[in-house]
Amino acid sequence: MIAIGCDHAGYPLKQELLAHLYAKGIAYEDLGCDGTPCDYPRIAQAVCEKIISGSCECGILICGTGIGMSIAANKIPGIRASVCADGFSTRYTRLHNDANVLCLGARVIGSGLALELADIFLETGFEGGRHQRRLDMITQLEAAHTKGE
Ligand SMILES: O=C(CO)[C@H](O)[C@H](O)[C@H](O)COP(=O)(O)O
Repeated sequence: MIAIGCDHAGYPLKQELLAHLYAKGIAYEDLGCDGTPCDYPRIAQAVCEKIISGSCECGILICGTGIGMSIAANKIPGIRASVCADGFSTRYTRLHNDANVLCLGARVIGSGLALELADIFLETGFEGGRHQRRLDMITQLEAAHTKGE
């Protein structure tokens, strides 16, 4: 199950992405928004909590640039969110970073590229090995800087 969310800037692209996933038979949960102007941190939180709870394996967040969504998502321990606008970065953020959230900028890239990046993200696995050691260090950083709320 893929958790999907957007703000108003990302809404048209999200609709295209949902149709794309549906056509491919990929199950998703749409966490909003409905196109009404909204604040992206709330949507980032809703999507990331689905991942942390284990009910969704990964997520895709869309805003104007993808940046606001990624900043918000990366505040949540266990989330590794990457803004991507090219295939190489998208592939390697799965292979090396085990990213669990892809952030897309609907005002930055066209929908054809965005859907291609979503496919790459969903089809690429984590390499593990030396990269797991580095992820473990990131987890330690999170633990050292989490205030226990
Ligand atoms: O937060 C953002 C920038 O990283 C997103 O792109 C938002 O979609 C954008 O800021 C929304 O802007 P708007 O003027 O409220 O449409």
